Amino acid sequence: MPSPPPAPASALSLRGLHKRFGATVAVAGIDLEIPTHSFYGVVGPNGAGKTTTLSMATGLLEPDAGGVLVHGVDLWREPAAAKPMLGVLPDGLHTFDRLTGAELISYAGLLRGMDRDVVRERRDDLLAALDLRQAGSTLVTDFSAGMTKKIALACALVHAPRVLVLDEPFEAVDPVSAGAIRRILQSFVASGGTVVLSSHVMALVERLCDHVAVVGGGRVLAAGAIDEVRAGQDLEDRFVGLVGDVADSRDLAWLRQS
Ligand SMILES: Nc1ncnc2c1ncn2[C@@H]1O[C@H](COP(=O)(O)OP(=O)(O)OP(=O)(O)O)[C@@H](O)[C@H]1O
Repeated sequence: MPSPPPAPASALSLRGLHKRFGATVAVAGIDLEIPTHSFYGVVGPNGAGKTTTLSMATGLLEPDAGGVLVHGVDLWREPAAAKPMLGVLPDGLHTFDRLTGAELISYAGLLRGMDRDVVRERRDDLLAALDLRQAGSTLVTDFSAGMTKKIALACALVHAPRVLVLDEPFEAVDPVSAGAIRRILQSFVASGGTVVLSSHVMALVERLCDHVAVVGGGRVLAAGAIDEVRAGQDLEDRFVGLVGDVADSRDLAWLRQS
């Protein structure tokens, strides 16, 4: 049966995504409509399938089944049309770490076919906005984890995509830089862009996001406007209610110091 046409207001449509690694079913049928202009959080316990889902949603990992539409364009059938609309911060990024931070941003811009002068201007803006000016001349291999994350984010932003998909963008980032990133993302959404991010920090998702999906066991357990998903609780309690608490909370008596 042909799949229904995309909801016109969706920036990203995930349709029946499945992925298995050997005997492990990482994603067991995920459907999500990410509205244009939304700030969408994806949360779930470790191993829930968030990274696998976001990797399939951005063309980094081929699904076993299902499809992805970016503003109505089929990502896997028309990648050349769909991918320019995406800015991606992947998990555990492997990058060209013998380049300096500035070179890496320039490389990302030139790879997207941007004009050299525009790349230079945006690179300088991004280095300043993310407090990376000094890191601009440092090799990426010598970066801290947080600096690497910020440079990778700059690379995702340089071509001014319509949709940003960010896997744990605040992990390892200091509070001042996190504030700068928050402001950049909020102004991006306010100007009509769409952000999808995964995070383990419920307070951050509650503060930033207007929509949330709770993923567990490779499926969507709840999704929608954040107030609907919260259902009168705070997000952390709702999260634990949906995914369940640790089954075996045994007492580690041997760890006690007295
Ligand atoms: N390349 C891989 N090969 C084998 N198994 C994998 C691979 N990638 C993911 N998995 C498995 O798929 C499942 C989902 O992993 P995934 O990384 O998507 O979860 P996650 O929700 O992002 O977890 P976390 O919050 O810990 O980052 C896990 O059981 C994981 O072990």
